[in-house]
Amino acid sequence: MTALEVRNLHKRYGRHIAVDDVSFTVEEGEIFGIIGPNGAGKTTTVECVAGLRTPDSGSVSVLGLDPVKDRAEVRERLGVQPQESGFPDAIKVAEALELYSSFYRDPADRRELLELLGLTEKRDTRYKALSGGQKQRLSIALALVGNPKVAILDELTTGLDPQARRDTWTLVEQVRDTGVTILLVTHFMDEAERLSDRIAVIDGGRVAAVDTPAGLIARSSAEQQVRFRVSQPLDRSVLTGLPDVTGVEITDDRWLVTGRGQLLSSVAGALARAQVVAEELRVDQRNLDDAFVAFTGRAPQTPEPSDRTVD
Ligand SMILES: Nc1ncnc2c1ncn2[C@@H]1O[C@H](COP(=O)(O)OP(=O)(O)OP(=O)(O)O)[C@@H](O)[C@H]1O
Repeated sequence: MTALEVRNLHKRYGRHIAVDDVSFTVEEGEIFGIIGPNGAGKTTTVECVAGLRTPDSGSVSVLGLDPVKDRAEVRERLGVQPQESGFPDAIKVAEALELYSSFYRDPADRRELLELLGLTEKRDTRYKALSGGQKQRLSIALALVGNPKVAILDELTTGLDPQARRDTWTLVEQVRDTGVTILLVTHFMDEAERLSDRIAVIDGGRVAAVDTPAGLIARSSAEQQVRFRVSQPLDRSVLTGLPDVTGVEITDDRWLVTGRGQLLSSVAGALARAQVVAEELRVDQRNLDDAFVAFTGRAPQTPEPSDRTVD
């Protein structure tokens, strides 16, 4: 079943067009990533989904409801991470959860939520004494305290150390496994690739592509590269004649072979037939960074950790 449907969404701020015809659908139980350059319109799009902004035109449906017209109902079913700057330093973890759960008709079991988020031992700790990772987990808990069917997570792991990021990813997968549909806005390509079932690339207020991470990578470039060294002479025609090979560059004893299809096995087979041993053989895997560049013409930028809490 469709959890979210965004159709021909337009939103401008004064003369500036922030969202210029964005459409996508998210199926129930999916983690749907949104990536794109700074200022692409990602946050404006999810704010329209959350009912925090009113679209100029187009439609948004959250579980069949209109976030503006059915605001009260959508609030019950959709969880949004609160901005961390909104918390008083002295509030304790359990108090914050209690306060937020009072906003909802059918809140989640707070004890279970603390357990799921690994915050049980921190329930009496004041907000200011939490590490960056714990603050982030609390903000996820607060997004989930209303028992939502859909949760919006925006810049989930900015400022966290590598271990805290990985722990947060595992947590998000656990939340998804409880049946929550997740809309994930991120600047981190590794995060989008690891977590998302599908991803929308937004650029200049428009959807440049929607696909699975593997689909985006495959669509962005069919080319692969194989690098190796050879310890004995090898005629380049051994490789240039292969059907999958589109280019061969040789620098001293280092070879760089570009191509598509079954490039690695073609090259390995040709080398074996020529009785040449390849050393330091390496295949350059394309990843979501390459897809981002291909679809937006820019390299992904990660936010400065200095403006967020660091663990
Ligand atoms: N309240 C506002 N008033 C005026 N312009 C705004 C406002 N909010 C966003 N914008 C502009 O609209 C455009 C889209 O902003 P938005 O925050 O949606 O992009 P984003 O993709 O989330 O960017 P980032 O990755 O930098 O967070 C940007 O050019 C931004 O400067």
